[in-house]
Amino acid sequence: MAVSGFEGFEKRLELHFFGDDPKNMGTLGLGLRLLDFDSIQEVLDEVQCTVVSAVANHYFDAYVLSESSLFVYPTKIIIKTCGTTQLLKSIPPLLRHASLDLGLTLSSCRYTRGNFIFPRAQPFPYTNFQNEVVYLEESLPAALCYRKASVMPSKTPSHAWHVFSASTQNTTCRFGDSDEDDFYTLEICMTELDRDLARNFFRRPGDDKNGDSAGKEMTELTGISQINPRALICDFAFDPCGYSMNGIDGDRHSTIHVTPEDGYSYASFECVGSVYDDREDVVRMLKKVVQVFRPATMSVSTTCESHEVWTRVAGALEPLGFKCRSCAADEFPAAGTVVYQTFVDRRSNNYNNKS
Ligand SMILES: C[S@+](CC[C@H](N)C(=O)[O-])C[C@H]1O[C@@H](n2cnc3c(N)ncnc32)[C@H](O)[C@@H]1O
Repeated sequence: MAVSGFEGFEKRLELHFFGDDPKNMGTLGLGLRLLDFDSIQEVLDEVQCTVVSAVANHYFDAYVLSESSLFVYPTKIIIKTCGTTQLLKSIPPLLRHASLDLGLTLSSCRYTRGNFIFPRAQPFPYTNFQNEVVYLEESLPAALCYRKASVMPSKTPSHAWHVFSASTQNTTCRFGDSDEDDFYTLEICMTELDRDLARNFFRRPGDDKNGDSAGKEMTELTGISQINPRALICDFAFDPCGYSMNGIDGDRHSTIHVTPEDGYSYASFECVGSVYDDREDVVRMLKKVVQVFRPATMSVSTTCESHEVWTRVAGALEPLGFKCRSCAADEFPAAGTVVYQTFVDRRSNNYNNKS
């Protein structure tokens, strides 16, 4: 076991805005997508990461970062960063640019993360969730007065889900906007990846490829391209190892990040779906994700305002040989219900030693 290595577990920030300036929210409805690249760069400088690849469609812009991903929708920004990045430092410049350049006002904020593998390597305030909450409280406008922070526990050693949310409205719904209410977000964190499968995320020495072309090859060879065959994929392979991708499928994003090094291997998968999708969609998708990584341990956080989507997750993973070890649920302002489930591969030592 390595003493210290790359921290795969991401910090994730989701900010929602509103605004009625016709210049920015009018017929084109571009909103936050009008932020110029210099402003985005300034935000990422604070976080201490850079853009390595980008793609866009009619609905949103997706950036692969040196440490994970950034998604910019007209009224929503999602930043997910790993390693020792300073994610929360993005808040002040983002709020400033959204307000001064675009006339947009923050309406809700959600911050989530798992347990770090190397907590002592994190800079302040990420050494302690209470410090992160204080930092968030101080960074957000007073108008977001409905606030809640919670650490959702699990029975799986070293797994817990940290959630902070804040909103201008005293409701579990974000805006009462029906389209948003029907969406759910899945955030999956996988540890102890199958060693042979993890090797697929190492560059081949002398392969004569760059990060983009090597990423494309990994996307195909590993089966990631089949997780959602409809998605347009923007991918990147790091040197000597590591992989990131963003998928864009209409107004829905997905993203995968892989730290394949033995001793602290980690992969994450995130996607959004609609509660009206075919129930089997989640089952098919999770099966493919498991085939790509075969982790010993998985945690799945499901955030949804109106529906019990989380019940589909256990139904998908148990036939694949995973046992659900814990399930916790809680309600948050502007997020709805967050359900945090952990699963252990029945074939792994974790299962045999602790069940
Ligand atoms: C950025 S990627 C994916 C991060 C993601 N949160 C994860 O671990 O699932 C991290 C992997 O790329 C490797 N890597 C190689 N060069 C890197 C660089 N310049 N910046 C960040 N990671 C790099 C790391 O060692 C690690 O295996």
